[in-house]
Amino acid sequence: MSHELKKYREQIDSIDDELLKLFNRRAALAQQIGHTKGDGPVLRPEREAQVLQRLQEQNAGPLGNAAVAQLFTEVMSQCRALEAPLTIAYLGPQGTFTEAAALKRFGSAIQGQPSATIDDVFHAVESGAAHYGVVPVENSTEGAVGRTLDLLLNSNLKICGEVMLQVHQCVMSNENDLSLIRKVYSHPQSFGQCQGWLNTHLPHAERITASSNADAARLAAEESFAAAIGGAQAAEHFKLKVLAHNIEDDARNTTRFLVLGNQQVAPSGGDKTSLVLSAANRPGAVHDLLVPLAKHGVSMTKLESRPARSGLWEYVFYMDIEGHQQEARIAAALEELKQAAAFVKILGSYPVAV
Ligand SMILES: O=C(O)C(=O)C[C@]1(C(=O)O)C=C[C@@H](O)C=C1
Repeated sequence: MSHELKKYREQIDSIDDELLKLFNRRAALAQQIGHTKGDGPVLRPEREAQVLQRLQEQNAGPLGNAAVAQLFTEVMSQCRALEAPLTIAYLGPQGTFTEAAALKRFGSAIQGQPSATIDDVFHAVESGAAHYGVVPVENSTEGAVGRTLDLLLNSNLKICGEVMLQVHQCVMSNENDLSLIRKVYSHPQSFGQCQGWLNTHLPHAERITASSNADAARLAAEESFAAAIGGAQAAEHFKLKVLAHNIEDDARNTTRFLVLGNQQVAPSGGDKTSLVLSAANRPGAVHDLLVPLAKHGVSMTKLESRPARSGLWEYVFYMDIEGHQQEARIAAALEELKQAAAFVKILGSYPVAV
């Protein structure tokens, strides 16, 4: 070993010693905080968002802000687990993008509970079998996940957070070569995100729908001449070879996930509020829904309509606005919105994804 290398490694060792002491001091403080919480929830999404926000502002590099967020999410995950372990239900099985989103948000010190369907995730949290649930809600290429929106309409759960995950799809198989592939398994959302690539590179392969990307990988792993489309984590889980990386038609392909729970999250200073509402059946009613927002200077970041399932050609609107329902300006706009709309349900206020 060169003298220089030895010297640097000694410095790293002494920094690691300091970090270890500091991590343990931090963990002991979290334990103390845990004792003060009594029956209250251990997870405080607003505080976690503020911790990450503050550190990213302080960050002088060379670590990037995404790396800082990932490191400190894991630090908080380990500290939180000392207060009480959290059970997180997610749209499974293991190896799905939803599992990756749950780990991105909560870190690794959780009890993950894969659920077969989006309905099952809602049910796991509603029944108390899980503390929180993670479900996909929209994709930048394929649009809304209708089942999640429909369930939010009638559930008592609150949205406690959101996770943005850049979704990179790959083709995985037992085979070594794309030219051998006769069948491709995947979830309809993933087929939609990779249509262009499939039309060019596997135009003659039969496309077979699976209930999740991870299930597609499982099916492909059991056969010859078959492939699956999904995340690299699914290929790893089912020991498949990746024949092509990043096959999504749009390189920015991102899925937004929601964290569901039973908690009203306090303001963090950088929040969003989600609501679902319907317009009265009269001329100008949809316009009237937007007036309170404009009047109070509230920005709308999303508007999506869905069939109301209560009558033919009746719709509900899913809206995301900037700000927290406890802020005076937002509270005033929401109050006026309630007067203007036929129906309003606030789904939750929560920190914007870090
Ligand atoms: O500040 C708290 O309430 C803590 O419990 C500490 C801590 C952390 O590790 O920073 C852990 C869990 C909470 O979700 C928020 C923050």
